Amino acid sequence: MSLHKPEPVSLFDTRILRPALAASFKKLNPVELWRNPVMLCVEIASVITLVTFVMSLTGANLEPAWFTGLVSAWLWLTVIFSTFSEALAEGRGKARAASLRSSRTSVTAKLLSRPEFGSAFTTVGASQLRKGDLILVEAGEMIAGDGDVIAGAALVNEAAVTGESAPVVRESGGDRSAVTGGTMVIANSIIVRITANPGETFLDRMISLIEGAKRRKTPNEIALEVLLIALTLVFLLVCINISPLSIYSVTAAGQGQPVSLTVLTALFVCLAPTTIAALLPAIGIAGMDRLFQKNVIALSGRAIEAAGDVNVLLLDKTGTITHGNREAVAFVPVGGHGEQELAQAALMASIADETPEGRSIVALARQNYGFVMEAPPAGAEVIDFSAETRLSGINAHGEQFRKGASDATVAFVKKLGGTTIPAELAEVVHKIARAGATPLVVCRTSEIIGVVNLKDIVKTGIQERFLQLRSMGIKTVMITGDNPLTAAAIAAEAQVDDFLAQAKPEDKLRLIRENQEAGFMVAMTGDGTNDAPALAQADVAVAMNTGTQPAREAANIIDLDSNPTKLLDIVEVGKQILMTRGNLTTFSISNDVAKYFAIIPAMMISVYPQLGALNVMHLATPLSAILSAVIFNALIIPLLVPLALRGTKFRPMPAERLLIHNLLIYGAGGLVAPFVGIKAIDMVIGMLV
Ligand SMILES: Nc1ncnc2c1ncn2[C@@H]1O[C@H](COP(=O)(O)OP(=O)(O)OP(=O)(O)O)[C@@H](O)[C@H]1O
Ligand SMILES: [K+]
Ligand SMILES: [Mg+2]
Repeated sequence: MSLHKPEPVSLFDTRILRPALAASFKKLNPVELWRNPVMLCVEIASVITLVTFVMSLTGANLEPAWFTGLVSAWLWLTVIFSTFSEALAEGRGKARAASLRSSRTSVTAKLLSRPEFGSAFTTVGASQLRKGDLILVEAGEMIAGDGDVIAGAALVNEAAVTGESAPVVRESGGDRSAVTGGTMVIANSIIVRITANPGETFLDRMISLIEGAKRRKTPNEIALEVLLIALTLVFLLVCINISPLSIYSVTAAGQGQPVSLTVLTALFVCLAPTTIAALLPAIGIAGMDRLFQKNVIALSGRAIEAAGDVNVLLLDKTGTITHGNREAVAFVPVGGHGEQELAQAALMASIADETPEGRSIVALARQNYGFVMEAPPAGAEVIDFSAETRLSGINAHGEQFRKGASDATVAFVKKLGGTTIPAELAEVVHKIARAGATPLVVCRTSEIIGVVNLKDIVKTGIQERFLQLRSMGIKTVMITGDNPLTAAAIAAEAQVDDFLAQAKPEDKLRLIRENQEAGFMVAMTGDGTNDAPALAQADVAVAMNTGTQPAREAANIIDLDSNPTKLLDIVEVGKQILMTRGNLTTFSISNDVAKYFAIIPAMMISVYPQLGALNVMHLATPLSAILSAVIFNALIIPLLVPLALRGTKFRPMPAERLLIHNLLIYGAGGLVAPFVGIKAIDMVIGMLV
């Protein structure tokens, strides 16, 4: 197991190039090439010209063998350049997948009979673990499978998955309960409930995703491909019709020769949109790879492309905008109660609460107030926290101990007949909330005892990133279950555009639906179980890797670094993929104009010498003109591979200006480049032949 960040490998490293070269020949198999119909047509053209070459050698074809041979060779190269670019785009991912796979050593697990520390266990192999099994993982041991921590808290080194060696806390109850198989516990012990069968774990999914085994074409790719196939068919029909036309012309003019099969095939390949078709698979794969290098795992290419069009970004507060380890820092009593009394009531309300909030309250009561209680009193009834009730606690000693959101606790007390709400409560709650902390009000049955101050910290550097998002026209909205005052304070500090407070899971879902109905593309980042429904609804759903299993399952993108501003990178790559495709399509199609001028006069000049006037490029001979066009058509593919793999440079400017800018560069460039290129190649051929 490598516990260091894998060094970034250049795409043009020999460790990537060599296997890619081998893979590019394997991809010539028509069964595989079928996925790229335009290139399959070019392969068929290569076979046809190979036949005319053999016929030239045996004298069955009158064209010189050097000509048919070279045309065939360059057509084969055209296909290989395409398969090579795809293999190259896959290369870096394949290399990392291989290293992930080799690092998966056979691990054993301590299978528990009961979900308690100290209960008996049997040692089993990781491959025997099934969903629902409970395992004990102690310091120094590797976690044998994906799961949720159901008891305890531990420091976990996740370098095997994230490449980041700084350990992270994984604990039961809160939004940081998910653990990944193959990561290492380095301190304390946890009990994990296994959530994935062998072969279906996150690491397995990650490996097959990076290897491209599960890659599906995105709707955008399919739409573009339909267009490319249509264009190819049109040119195929044009070329097929030229043959009888030329035979007729020869008869009518009484001179010249009909256009040969080799020339027709060459013309077809030159006119077909081969440049974009050759690079199309590489563009998408390379985009996913660029994100992967930034530790973002996209479960679908569609999600990345949707990110390129996002208008609204919704972010969960705790754990996404803030660090999320809300920690109790003070007990503030109200209504004449003492601090010690409040600490005891808060301790009772939290002793069975496995959330980070609950645990930190227990810790504060023990450390600063001398309590030693370890477990709930015998016979106590535990009331777990839920996002719906926003309360938690226990019923014990004939009293109902609760803590929760201010309004929820006040409502609870009133329901039990409590009539005196301490006058200073509102002021204390407001003061804590205005500072961006979360106030939890504590009660003992119908009596309010005081307030717990839960502090949380906004992640550093988040403001500049939100500013950047704004300049790209993306609105940021924070959604939280917390009270409006805390929400407002955090929203102001993080500088989000808007916020929604006291949001229950269904409110988050509704906000997304409303935005989608208004025609917006919505992205959401979250980590909690209560975020899962909203994540499932969002167009782009980014889950923090530290988040809960339901959140990670509902998402279509997972950020291994758990950094909400990663969305910026995701948007950038999404835009780049869309732009690169558009630009190369423009370039590919505008290329055709020059190819007409190169090939048509050369093809027909023996029949109509007047066509010589069209030979504006003054190419040496008809054969050299056709060959030059074929060579240019092939060479342009490797020349554009770096652009396809790195993506068009991203400029944050309004969409229309960007479109005009790109049309000018790639449209005009596509017009001029082949005139220059074909002329240059023709001159070289002239010197050699
Ligand atoms: N363990 C707990 N016991 C009692 N009340 C809690 C507990 N944890 C949170 N609360 C209260 O419930 C409210 C909602 O918490 P929750 O964690 O569901 O928020 P959320 O919807 O996930 O939003 P965010 O994570 O963005 O803050 C909190 O603001 C707090 O007042
Ligand atoms: K072409
Ligand atoms: Mg949350």
